[in-house]
Amino acid sequence: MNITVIGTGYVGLVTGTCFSDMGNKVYCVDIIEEKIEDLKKGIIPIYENDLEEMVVKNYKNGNLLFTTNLEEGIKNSNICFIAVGTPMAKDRSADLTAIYKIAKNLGEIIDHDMIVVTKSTVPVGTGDKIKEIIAEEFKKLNKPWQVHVVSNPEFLKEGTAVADSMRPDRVVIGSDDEKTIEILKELYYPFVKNHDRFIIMDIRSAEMSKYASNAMLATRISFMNEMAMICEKTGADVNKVRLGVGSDSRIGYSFLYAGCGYGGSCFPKDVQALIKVSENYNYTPKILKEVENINYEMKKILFEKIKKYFLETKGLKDLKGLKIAIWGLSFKPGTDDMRESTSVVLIKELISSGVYINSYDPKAVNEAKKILNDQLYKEKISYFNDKYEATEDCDGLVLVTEWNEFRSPDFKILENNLKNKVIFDGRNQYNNDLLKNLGFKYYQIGVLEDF
Ligand SMILES: NC(=O)c1ccc[n+]([C@@H]2O[C@H](COP(=O)([O-])OP(=O)(O)OC[C@H]3O[C@@H](n4cnc5c(N)ncnc54)[C@H](O)[C@@H]3O)[C@@H](O)[C@H]2O)c1
Ligand SMILES: O=c1ccn([C@@H]2O[C@H](COP(=O)(O)OP(=O)(O)O[C@H]3O[C@H](CO)[C@@H](O)[C@H](O)[C@H]3O)[C@@H](O)[C@H]2O)c(=O)[nH]1
Repeated sequence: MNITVIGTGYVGLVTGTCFSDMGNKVYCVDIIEEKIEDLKKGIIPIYENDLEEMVVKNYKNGNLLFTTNLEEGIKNSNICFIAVGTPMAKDRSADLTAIYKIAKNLGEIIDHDMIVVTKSTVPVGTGDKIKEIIAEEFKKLNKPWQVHVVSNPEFLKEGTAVADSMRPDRVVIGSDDEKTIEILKELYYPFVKNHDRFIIMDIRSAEMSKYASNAMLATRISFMNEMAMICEKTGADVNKVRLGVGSDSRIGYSFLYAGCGYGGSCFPKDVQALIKVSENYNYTPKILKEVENINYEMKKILFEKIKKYFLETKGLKDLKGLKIAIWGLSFKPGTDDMRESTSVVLIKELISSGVYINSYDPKAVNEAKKILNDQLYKEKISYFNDKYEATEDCDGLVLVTEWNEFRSPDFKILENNLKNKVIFDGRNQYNNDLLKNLGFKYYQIGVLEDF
């Protein structure tokens, strides 16, 4: 099939590349010229496992094309995917400016029958609005073509985006047109093979399924973080509680890891957008607001623990002049994405308290520099290429992102490098007993504190 994908971010680039890998001809369109020129040269704007190799292969064999010219893609395609960003607006709703601009452009450009698929995460009712905008343009220009607007939300996770797209748990298709549904099933068939994985519904329910999925996952995390707080007070260990809870087949183990808060470009903005949509329809969501409130508190918890240790255990009067090593900057392992990362909240709080930071991340340093670009931060953060070097002469180590290479560090090196044998772990990676035997003070999330 011939396909246009609008937007070459995490979703658009991965989706377009995966479609091209199955033998489709895909036009990837973006408004950023530099990005498109880089992609043609095989320079990938994001870090994502296996992506570079697939992009280069399919660009070379002519299945994957990059352009800033939407018209070029549309004239040569029958299906068009919208995969542009829907970031959080100032009022915390989803900003749909790019979506509606594209709908208008499509109305102007389309010159044959077309399936327009929304892959971006958009609030309920957006598909109807896209239909209206395209129809308005068609009316002005007296166009006879048929356009079917479909909702096909994306569920990929950063870090495993290619693997998730190649083998999705499900493909949700929101459409009321039988022929359109059959065409999309054919397109997705190589990815799902099993027809049970197609879930067909109306557009509004498909749009809502995406928000409900993310809200459910975010709720599980905030719920476990609340359990973690209760564990800390009562002397239970949330790591063990997770096993006790997750072993119930009705509950399952995934997304039950307590930690220093969820980040990324999706959960924070999508939970907020769902709250906003609900309020627009005069419904006040209760759970969703608490999910966000708990997450806000969790992002501050490492700072609170660090402060407590140095003030109460070490007897300092403040944190001024300390140097802290931070392992992991991205919002999760496997990605260079820094959006809504807990590391940013922590670094800002530490620096405001007069602390110097030595940081190490295997992939996210460039993105971190873009976000922490105020003079104050530039002066107080050092970025290292080696995780152990980053700990030299530091007053303590904090683990924020659980990259694999942090899982089994050489504690002897840490012991030699750190001025205090203390580790604050935002992702509960180490064995409590082992670290205690080695003489470390080890602070996790959801385990009784030993100050
Ligand atoms: N990142 C994820 O893991 C993920 C997963 C599932 C769904 N989503 C959703 O998918 C959508 C895209 O997310 P993303 O992370 O890929 O965004 P992104 O910010 O990484 O990429 C968006 C791209 O769209 C381009 N763009 C903006 N306006 C354009 C226009 N008019 N024409 C062409 N290109 C344009 C931008 O230049 C950018 O390259 C969002 O709605 C997001 O919520 C994201
Ligand atoms: O048990 C857990 C699982 C995750 N997290 C945190 O949650 C955040 C999000 O993680 P994850 O969901 O793995 O990453 P995303 O790439 O943001 O993916 C989510 O958001 C995407 C965008 O909508 C969806 O497509 C995915 O299905 C959904 O998992 C990260 O900060 C994680 O550290 C936890 O704290 N505890």
